[in-house]
Amino acid sequence: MKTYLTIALQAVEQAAKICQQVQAQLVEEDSLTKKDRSPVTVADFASQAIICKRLKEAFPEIDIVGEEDAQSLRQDENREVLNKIGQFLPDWSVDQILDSIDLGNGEPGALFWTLDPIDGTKGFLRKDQYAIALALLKDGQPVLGVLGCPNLPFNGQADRGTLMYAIKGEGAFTLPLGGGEAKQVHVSDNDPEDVVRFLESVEAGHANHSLQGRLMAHFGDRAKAVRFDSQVKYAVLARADADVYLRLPNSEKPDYREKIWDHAAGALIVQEAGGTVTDMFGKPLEFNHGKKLMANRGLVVTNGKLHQKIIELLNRG
Ligand SMILES: Nc1ncnc2c1ncn2[C@@H]1O[C@H](COP(=O)(O)OS(=O)(=O)O)[C@@H](OP(=O)(O)O)[C@H]1O
Ligand SMILES: [Mg+2]
Ligand SMILES: [Mg+2]
Ligand SMILES: [Mg+2]
Repeated sequence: MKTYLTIALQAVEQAAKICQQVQAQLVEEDSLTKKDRSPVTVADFASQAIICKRLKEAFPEIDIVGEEDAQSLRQDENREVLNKIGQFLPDWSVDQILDSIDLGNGEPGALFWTLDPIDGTKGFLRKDQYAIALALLKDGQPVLGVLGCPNLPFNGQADRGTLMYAIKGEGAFTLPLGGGEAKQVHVSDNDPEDVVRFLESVEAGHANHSLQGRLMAHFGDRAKAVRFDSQVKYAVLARADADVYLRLPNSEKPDYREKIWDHAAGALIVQEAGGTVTDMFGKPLEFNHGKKLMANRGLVVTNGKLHQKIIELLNRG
């Protein structure tokens, strides 16, 4: 597992650097709108290209299931975006860029990587929080997870981003992006009688803020809301800066199923930091139903001590 970890950390570090460069000089033309009307940027594509290339060089036999693909970039009308990606990958040919992005078109199997090259693209566009999320899944469960969080200060140092990783059964660790000593992280110790810090999506369309609001009301003044984009929420909870992360289905999209790359890395990191991750009914997440969490609805992520209480409150009808 150590070899997987070393390569995964290097790949995420490399991608994080490019994402930071793109974000520093981001212009409107750097993004496209996908079929589902969500945005994708030069940085999402460059990040996926770099990480897929690195993983495939090291582990040619392991499929990669990535969020993005190069189909839109192969169309003439998007040539500008493709050229822009090339500016950030100066030694790469156009075909190398396109083909490396498409290395992420693998299928979920007994052992595969899942990659979200930028999770929280809307946060990235706002120059706010986003994460590069990579996980290795074996027999339907994440066994290695890495989260690169370029805009999440490490130890309060605003100029240093945060890297977090976990190996199943071995704990969760954090270090600064750019290198440094890895330290183990643990979730908070807060119980239902303490202050409860709730994490929620910035994008109202990705969650059900009104249901969450009703649940928080149960805790009165002790409930605090904290909003972050992306899987940064998992990293924040794993290092005890928050206690609960709820992702409840939105009434506008009641049938929405979560994508595996939006949760695999973060869920393992929180679990290895001592927390609990289930769906809104208390059922463990099942990552062996293709690219979506088809057997689960909504998500409840807690420090463990709060889990039962939250599930009870959500399901009391
Ligand atoms: N309707 C709906 N419900 C739930 N989730 C959705 C929905 N639509 C999109 N997405 C996914 O949300 C991912 C971003 O996660 P967050 O909502 O936590 O971040 S953010 O506040 O929106 O930035 C985002 O991931 P990225 O596309 O990688 O940014 C989407 O996969
Ligand atoms: Mg997306
Ligand atoms: Mg995502
Ligand atoms: Mg994404």
